[in-house]
Amino acid sequence: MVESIVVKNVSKSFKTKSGNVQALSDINLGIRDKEFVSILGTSGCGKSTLLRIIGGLETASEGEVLCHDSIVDGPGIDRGMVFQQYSLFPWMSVQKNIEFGLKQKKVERKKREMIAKEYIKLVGLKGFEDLFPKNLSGGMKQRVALARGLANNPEVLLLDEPFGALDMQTREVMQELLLGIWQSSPKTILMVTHDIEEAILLSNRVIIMSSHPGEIKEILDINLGNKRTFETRLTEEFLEYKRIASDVIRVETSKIL
Ligand SMILES: Nc1ncnc2c1ncn2[C@@H]1O[C@H](COP(=O)(O)OP(=O)(O)OP(=O)(O)O)[C@@H](O)[C@H]1O
Repeated sequence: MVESIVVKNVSKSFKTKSGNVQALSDINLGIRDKEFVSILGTSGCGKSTLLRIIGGLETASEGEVLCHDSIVDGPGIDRGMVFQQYSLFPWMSVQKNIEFGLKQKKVERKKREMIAKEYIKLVGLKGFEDLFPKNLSGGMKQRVALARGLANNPEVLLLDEPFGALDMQTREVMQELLLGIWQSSPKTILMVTHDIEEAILLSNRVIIMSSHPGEIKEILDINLGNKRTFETRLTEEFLEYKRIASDVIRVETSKIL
């Protein structure tokens, strides 16, 4: 099986005024090409740090990350990132923000305008193309960031709580949208989330981390097939996965509280 991302013996410690914080310890992980993997874990267990190291925004203290057999030593066009802080360009309209990566990839103007419009419609922002980030709500900014990540169509998409700022209804619609996009044109996706149901519904595998230091505690294979819909949440298999994941997370949370 071809692996898109390989994380080898990655540890990370941060130097702080009150000493070293060991955020990750000896993480080993292989993510297959076109696999959807989610990372769950209690707050502070190192999920975002791991994603940032894979994205090349942070360096590992030990170990290395390979993306398509090349060592990651910085951000790259092969890895699209959608992070909690939205990271939109404040001086660009919604349309221009979404077109940005396509422009970098030298997609010609007419085509990139068309692709951006398609994703603006998909995330429900039609009519808001010309607004600037300061005029958008948190949830709208998050949808722009998601549209931008998807429009770029990178080989690997790294998502850090991509729906965290959305209300429950919009969140569910966006989950279905992402599921539909992944089912129709699969790509490698690694997503950090706090939402157990979201992780199970969308993923082929769910990684559960333990904290202090962050380690991989459990990996669940989610065998729900590829024809998942919202209704899948109501099935017995789904509820069983939810029970297993909740139990592991509960034990981990009680250790740090
Ligand atoms: N730049 C930094 N400097 C110092 N410590 C950091 C830094 N970034 C993260 N940490 C620490 O590393 C640990 C892991 O943080 P991280 O943000 O990766 O956790 P997380 O699992 O994503 O948390 P959450 O779910 O709350 O977003 C925490 O103890 C955090 O305080």
